[in-house]
Parts: sequence; C-alpha cells; structure tokens
Amino acid sequence: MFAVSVMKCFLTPTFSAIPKPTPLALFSFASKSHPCNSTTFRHPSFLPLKSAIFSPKSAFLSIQNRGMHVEVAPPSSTGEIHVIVGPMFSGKTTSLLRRIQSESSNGRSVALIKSNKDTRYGLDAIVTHDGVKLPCWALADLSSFRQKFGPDAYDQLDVIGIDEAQFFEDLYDFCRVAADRDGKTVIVAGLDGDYLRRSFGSVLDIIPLADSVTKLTARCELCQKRAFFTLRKTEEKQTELIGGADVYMPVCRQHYVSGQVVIEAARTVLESRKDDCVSLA
Ligand SMILES: Nc1ncnc2c1ncn2[C@@H]1O[C@H](COP(=O)(O)OP(=O)(O)O)[C@@H](O)[C@H]1O
Ligand SMILES: Cc1cn([C@H]2C[C@H](O)[C@@H](COP(=O)(O)O)O2)c(=O)[nH]c1=O
Repeated sequence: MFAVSVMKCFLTPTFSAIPKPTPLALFSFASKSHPCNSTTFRHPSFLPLKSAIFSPKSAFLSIQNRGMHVEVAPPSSTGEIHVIVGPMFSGKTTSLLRRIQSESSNGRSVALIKSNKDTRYGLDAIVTHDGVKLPCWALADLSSFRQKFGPDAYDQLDVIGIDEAQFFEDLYDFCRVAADRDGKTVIVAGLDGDYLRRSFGSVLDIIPLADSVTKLTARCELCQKRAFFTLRKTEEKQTELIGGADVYMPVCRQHYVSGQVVIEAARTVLESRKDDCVSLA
C-alpha cells in the first residue's frame, strides 16, 4: 500500500515541475543549450508519462503515510558512469579531455575535477603527458564539489569529469549520487592499480556502478610491447607518490616482473647501506 502511494506520487505532474535549465558556459568550451530538453520540461501538466516518472535533477520528494514521513529521491534515467583505467601514460587523461570536449561541443554543460594532491602542473588545469590542458577544480574530496561549484550551477551541470580518481576516498558515493539521483554523466579516469599492482583507492569499487569500463594500455618503455602496469623506478615505498616519467614508467608483464626484481634488489642494498651508516655513526 505504501509502495503504491509512493508510485502515485512519482506519477503526479506537480512533482516533476522542475524545468531543465539552459546550461551555462561554465568554461570557455561550454556552449549552447541542450536541444531536446529546454521545452520538454517547461509545462509539467502536459508531460509525457516517461518524463513524469523519470524527471532528472529533481529535489527530494516528501511522502506522508500513516504518520510516517519519508524523503524519497526520485529516480533519474539520465545519469551515466563511464570509467577509464590503465597504467600511467596510457592516455586516460587524453581520453577524458576528448570526451569532455566532445560533450561540450554537443551543447552539454561540463565541469572537470582533479585531486589537489596532484600538483605537477599547478592546480587550475588538468594536463596530459603531451601538454594538452583544460581548466579544472582541484579538490581534496568530491563531497565538497557541489558546495564549492554552487548548488544552482551544479543543478545545471550535465557532465562531470574526474581525473586522478584513485586519490578520492569518497569516489563511490559521489558517483552514485551524481548519476542515480542527480542525473549527471560522470566520466572517471584513474589508475586501477598502484606500482605494486594492488587495487588503488576506490577506482575498482565503482565498476559495479558503471555503464562502461575502458582499460587502456601504454607502450612498454623497455620493449615497445603493450604496457599494462606502472613500474616505480625509485626506492620510495609509500602508495601515494606524485610524479611523472622521472619516477614511473609503463611496462609489459615481463618487464614489470624483471624490473621489480632489480628495484627490490637495489632497495635492499640501499637499506643495508643505511643500516651500515647508522651502526658506524
Ligand atoms: N611509454 C609510453 N607509452 C604511451 N604513451 C606515452 C609513453 N610515454 C609518454 N607517452 C605519452 O603520453 C600520452 C598519454 O598521456 P596521458 O593522457 O596524460 O596519459 P595518462 O593520463 O594515462 O597518464 C601519450 O599520448 C604519449 O604521447
Ligand atoms: C603508479 C602510482 C602512481 N602514483 C601517482 C603518480 C601520478 O602523480 C599519478 C598518476 O598520474 P597519471 O595521470 O595516471 O599519469 O599517480 C602514485 O601515487 N602511486 C602509484 O603507485
């Protein structure tokens, strides 16, 4: 009975009276409004049934039933999550920026986010290893994005791109809410594995939420075959270590295994030398 009254509420036209706003030019590459949406949502009493049920970007719905008061998020059919993974230098950022530019040229309103831990090229832009760049929001966490971007501007967004996703602890909840509740298309680029080939951050956790997953490969720096892994060339052991070609290289399986042996041996030598220095002092 309660479920039936919830469904009835979803079907009432008054609830879907949220117009689809015209996307703003949020960045220099955000442009025209989306062609299909501007008139569809303007007159809610004449909405086709599908639009009435699946009104995107709506506020929460308040339901009173037998003394119970429940806040229900109306479902959105428009959200999507696309995940791009692969080792360093595999073209994840290039692919993300291309998709964002293409969405923007199709008239969708877009925003790009990267982790503020990655200070390699400053904080105001996402930059590929080839030097292509677009402006972005550099954040410590994704949950602060809506507030920092402005709730009204957030409501008008169609597409959110996230780079360096491995550094965001709240990736799962952000993507779920953005796509399921807010109807956003979320494009996520990040490392699936760290330099030890262990799952990195929450990137793999969002695969069950995703519409598509693309695993890219680079070229092995030692033999030019396809590279699936990232080898750390230095002796540092912490998981998070910001760096580029000075610290990391993409490698194939064979060179990952042999490279790890060499690096482990070098680490052991360095550590035993450190011990010798301490005992001599
Ligand atoms: N070993 C390599 N294999 C593939 N691409 C490389 C390599 N070294 C440098 N590159 C350059 O890096 C570019 C990819 O950069 P980018 O999109 O920033 O990758 P990612 O975000 O996956 O680290 C390639 O187009 C290529 O020009
Ligand atoms: C393998 C590995 C990488 N990182 C860091 C190094 C870079 O700053 C980024 C990855 O950048 P890209 O856009 O994919 O080239 O992550 C790390 O902290 N720990 C690692 O194990």
